[in-house]
Amino acid sequence: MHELEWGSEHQAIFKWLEHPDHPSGLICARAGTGKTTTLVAAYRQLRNQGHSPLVLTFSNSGRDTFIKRCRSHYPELPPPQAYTFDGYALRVFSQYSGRSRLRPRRLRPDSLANLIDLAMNEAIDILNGSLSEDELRIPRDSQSLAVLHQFIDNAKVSLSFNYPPFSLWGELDEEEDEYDVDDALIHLGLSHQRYRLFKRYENARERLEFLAPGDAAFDLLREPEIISKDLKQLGIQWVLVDEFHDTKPVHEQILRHMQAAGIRMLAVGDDAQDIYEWRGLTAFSAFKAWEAQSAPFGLSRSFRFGRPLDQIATRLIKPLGSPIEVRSKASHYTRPKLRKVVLEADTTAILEDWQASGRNLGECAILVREADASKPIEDALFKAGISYRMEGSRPYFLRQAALLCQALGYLASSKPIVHDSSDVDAFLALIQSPAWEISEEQISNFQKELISVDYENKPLYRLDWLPDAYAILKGLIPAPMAHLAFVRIKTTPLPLCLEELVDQLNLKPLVALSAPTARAAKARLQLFKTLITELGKTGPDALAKDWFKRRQRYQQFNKQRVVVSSVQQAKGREWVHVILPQLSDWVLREGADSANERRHFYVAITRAQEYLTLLANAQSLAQSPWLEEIGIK
Ligand SMILES: Nc1ncnc2c1ncn2[C@@H]1O[C@H](COP(=O)(O)OP(=O)(O)OP(=O)(O)O)[C@@H](O)[C@H]1O
Repeated sequence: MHELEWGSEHQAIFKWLEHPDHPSGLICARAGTGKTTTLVAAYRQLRNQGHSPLVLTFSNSGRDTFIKRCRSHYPELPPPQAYTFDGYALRVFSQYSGRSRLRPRRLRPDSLANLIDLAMNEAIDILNGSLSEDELRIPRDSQSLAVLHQFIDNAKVSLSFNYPPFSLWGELDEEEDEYDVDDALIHLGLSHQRYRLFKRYENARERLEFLAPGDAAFDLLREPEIISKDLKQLGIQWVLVDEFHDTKPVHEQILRHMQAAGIRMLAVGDDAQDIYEWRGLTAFSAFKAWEAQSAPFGLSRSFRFGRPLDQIATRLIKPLGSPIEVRSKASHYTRPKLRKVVLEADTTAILEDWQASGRNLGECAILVREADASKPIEDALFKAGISYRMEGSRPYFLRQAALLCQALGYLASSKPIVHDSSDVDAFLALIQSPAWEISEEQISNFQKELISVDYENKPLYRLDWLPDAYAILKGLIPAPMAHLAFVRIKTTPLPLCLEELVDQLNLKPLVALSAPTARAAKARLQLFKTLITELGKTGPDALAKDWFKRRQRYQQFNKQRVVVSSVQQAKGREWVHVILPQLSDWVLREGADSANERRHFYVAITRAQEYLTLLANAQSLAQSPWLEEIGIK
């Protein structure tokens, strides 16, 4: 572990911790400037001053990074009380209310009810306005809101992901492409008004989800008095907040309750790393909310990467409107290398060169725009025999889309063989499809039969029971479905009936609904489609064998493993060599969502310490004018 240097900017922060003149301090600084490291040092100082600060983060990986840094820089300190906002809320509940959650999530705290109702009622008004006179109006009550929420989820899937123009939303700018939308709507026989209505719903739903994702932090606001009770009990006077740019309104309310209880706060973040704009509350900025009442601090130099990456990052985020530049302090260079390739997913040659020069693959990370877009990369690595580790998600052949394919393959297979726990997971994934009409209770009974836990609470899978479970399932599903699944599939060539089977079993909504964003849902559906095609081509037995081999290889321990991660999961992390393949998955040009894309790209490129390699084909280069503008050639 290298020595830490403390300059005048750090000293100002440490001094303030001794004599705080405001209830809160805010450090807004760019990537790699040592925000987390400084927060860890602040933690140590406060402990030395006799406090036991509470540490709050937005993500699990943020919390883990804080704890790890603390342990490596200051091993003498006791482990910090560090939680995500949700984790903190759950702990408080179990401590003071004897339950892990509060009442149903649709009962909202008053402080947020207005915001949510505003969005939903607006949507109801638009819907009512669009109905003809003899149609029933939707009343403005909480039950209707719940029903509406459901409706929007269904509409979102059936409209946005199955049919154009909704399947093109990501690419369509409403103003510019009005004509295309109109054209497509006429073709589909849908009214333009319905499209607008649906879009409003979509916004309302995302807004609702952003505020009330059913998380524990949200529930905690219903009983704010237990927050102060907890802080008092633990003797906490300071709260340290990492990843402040990700702070949602819900978290912000929790911090306000803490402040009202007399707690001081030091928060760190980078407003250019706010990549959650899609959630609907674009206007919310935790920095803006706290700016006026907080002592402002800055850290102006990045320790992580060298020139010219700092200048490139500055040019990239300049149009976002914040005056803070990215400046490097590092003595080494970090010069991005653009490799023109035919296959954007093939990182093999780069990694082989890296290994040949005596370096460890564990120093490298491959970052993809969406986790569900990792399949081509994983395929290339598998083919080349290079070990990898997925960060923050499972490898593609263990994700829900693959599990569903696996279960379909199982149904179609002539000699079903149960391989391992993923077969159980595949079965459970399949029966959750709305088309099977299996009750929650039945699903949970299946779950209990198939998975129990040992004395250490580790899951025990009962593989021998799985064929019976399929037999029971046969008796549970509606007859036409049984016919489809168990008779037809055996008599029709697989590729011909697969698509139909997927539709009949309503599997697409199942896949799409679990995605957090429309963009992620598209990537997930694309993955599902690719896997279904593979299943049709390869056949269930061969595919099961291939995935089994992949699972075995993935589970083998190997120190030399390259990390594969989505940009979101890579936040707060760093690697000596970062590889950005598949530039065609990015939209590196001005357009509807360009600010969000700039932030994502900024997070991605600033994870590199010494080497940054980008892989692009001729087409994605032509479609990425930003690269040249910011100085990556
Ligand atoms: N005061 C310091 N002296 C020396 N090295 C430092 C110092 N502060 C941070 N570093 C090093 O710089 C790198 C980036 O630090 P850190 O992760 O804390 O930055 P950050 O601002 O939180 O980054 P990000 O915004 O990307 O999460 C780490 O390798 C860390 O060890």
